[in-house]
Amino acid sequence: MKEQLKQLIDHIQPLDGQKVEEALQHLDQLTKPPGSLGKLEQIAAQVAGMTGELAPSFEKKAVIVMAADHGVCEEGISAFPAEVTPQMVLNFLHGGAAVNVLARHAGAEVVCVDIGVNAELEHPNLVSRNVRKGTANMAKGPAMTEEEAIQAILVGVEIVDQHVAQGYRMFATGEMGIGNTTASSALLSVLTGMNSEQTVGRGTGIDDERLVHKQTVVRKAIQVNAPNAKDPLDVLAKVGGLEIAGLVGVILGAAKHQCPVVIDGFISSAAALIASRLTPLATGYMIGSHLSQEQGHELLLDEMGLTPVLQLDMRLGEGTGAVLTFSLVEAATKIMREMATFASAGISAGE
Ligand SMILES: Cc1cc2ncn([C@H]3O[C@H](COP(=O)(O)O)[C@@H](O)[C@H]3O)c2cc1C
Ligand SMILES: O=C(O)c1cccnc1
Repeated sequence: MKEQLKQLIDHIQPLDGQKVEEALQHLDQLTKPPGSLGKLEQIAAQVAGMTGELAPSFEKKAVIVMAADHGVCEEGISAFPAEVTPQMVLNFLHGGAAVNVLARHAGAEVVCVDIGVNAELEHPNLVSRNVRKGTANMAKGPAMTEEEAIQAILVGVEIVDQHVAQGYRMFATGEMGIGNTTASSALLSVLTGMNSEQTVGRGTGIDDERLVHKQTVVRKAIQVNAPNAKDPLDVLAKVGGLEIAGLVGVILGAAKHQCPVVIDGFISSAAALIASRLTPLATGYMIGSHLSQEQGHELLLDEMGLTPVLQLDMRLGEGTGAVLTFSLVEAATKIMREMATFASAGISAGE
């Protein structure tokens, strides 16, 4: 299984530098002062480099919402009980969650995956790929084995493979898992060496007292498991989560197929950091979406050099910020396709 992951990583290509250059030259010929469309221009050039097309269209796009439970919930680190994870999965399947609304707004599909929920879930639209019924409590031992982490990564890759085969060309990362900001903070701490006061935030909205406790739990999990910071799989298995592993797979899968993958908030960015440590080439296919209110998100984005395009004071996850960003990626490619050039419009170019 590790061999399969290695092969996948070897398949990921760098962005096509020539296409990026061509896109930048085209943008400078459009009827606007050079660079005046700001981040939209950067996105247009990056997407051209990913796809090898100057103005790709993304009629079919999907947010992959990976759901899983966390044994560390028994330490009391969330404002909500663990049962909310399966309850929210049903909400996704009934179309009533925030991500459903915003995905409809963006014209995107929501793909809901049970990759590690601690409940028996059945629904015709649920992608049932449960690797185990939630992680173990990382404050007492490893959250999962390395084999389980790899298995979950490969589930993410396979789901992207299947969607690419059906014509999907752009993906967003989404997740649901009560307790998953604790795992994400632990990942960030181990991979960057930052202490838990810097990496731990309020998640679903814990008070000051619980925040201090959550910092202690993260410190304890790192102490108990002693993950090897130079080995992203070891870190993911010991202090990560099944949905985070699944999203690592979604990101690597998108990169393999040269598709843009829009990264949501704090938890998705923790998955992105693991993916970028497995292969820095994956980072080229990531588009930052929004800056979450969750403490540590900016540190995570900086670590990967990702720039968020939205700042909406959101702190929800599910893929909500990422699906909103789909429209901006599509706007950027429409600029490439539809805007007149100085020559075609008979407008005088500047200096
Ligand atoms: C009703 C509800 C819907 C959510 N949708 C996403 N999250 C978000 O909150 C959780 C992480 O926060 P913590 O680590 O503090 O538990 C994740 O499930 C995340 O996706 C939700 C949380 C709740 C309560
Ligand atoms: O940024 C996120 O993804 C986030 C923040 C808080 C709680 N859940 C998710």
